Amino acid sequence: MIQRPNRAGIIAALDTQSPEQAEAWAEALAPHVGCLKLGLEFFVANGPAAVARIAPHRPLFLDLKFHDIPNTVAGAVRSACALAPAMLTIHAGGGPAMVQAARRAAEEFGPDRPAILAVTVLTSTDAATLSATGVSGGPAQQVLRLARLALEAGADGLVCSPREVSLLRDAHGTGPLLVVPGIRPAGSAAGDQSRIATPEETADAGADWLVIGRPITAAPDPAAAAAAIAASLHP
Ligand SMILES: O=C(O)c1cc(=O)[nH]c(=O)n1[C@@H]1O[C@H](COP(=O)(O)O)[C@@H](O)[C@H]1O
Repeated sequence: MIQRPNRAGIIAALDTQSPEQAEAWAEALAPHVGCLKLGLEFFVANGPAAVARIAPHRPLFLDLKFHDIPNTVAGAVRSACALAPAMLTIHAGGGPAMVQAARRAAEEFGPDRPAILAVTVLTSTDAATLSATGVSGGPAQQVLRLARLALEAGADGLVCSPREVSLLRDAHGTGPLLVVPGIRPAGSAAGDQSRIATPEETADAGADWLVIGRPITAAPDPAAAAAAIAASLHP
């Protein structure tokens, strides 16, 4: 299983349809980040074979956010494990049996299996959006509820926003891997993200990994942007 960084490490989100672009980013960013994330945009466009082009550069986070019946998720996890990612995502909202099925399927791949990360409440979701889905009590309460469910069912870690990191550390200690998107260096555009904070704030709160996409990939010089964020975390 992937090593936990000393202070928050950077995961660069390579959100693109283009395998050439993803590979160019992977090459340029590898010296500055600990992990590379491929998500639905890349995977749906290019399929599993293209994942192999990115894998040599850095450990891979395969972010396909599985959410289905337990048997289907177990099968999807097996298929994903064949690509040897370091981490993969499922939705905690799929419930305990689904999370358990994902963990068991991953365990078939032995000690080098990927970490199973349960996505709690998406970082783009604000209180009003959450309430529109029928969930009362606000994002923090729902993150805590889903985190407990997922960890009890065998998730190795959680995906949450910067706003819930210290709450989760208080509730669950240092055990779970906390992987945190919604990272915005001061002055960068929030875009569709709602629950955000800076890299330094998120690292100070106790995140293990910071997932950063557009603040790096949309910068005029992505490698320089990643280097600057890394320097701000490890001055
Ligand atoms: O699972 C994720 O990685 C994820 C969960 C979440 O709640 N919010 C979230 O933004 N992400 C991913 O993190 C990345 C954030 O990208 P930027 O908003 O461009 O920094 C995207 O690839 C999202 O798919």
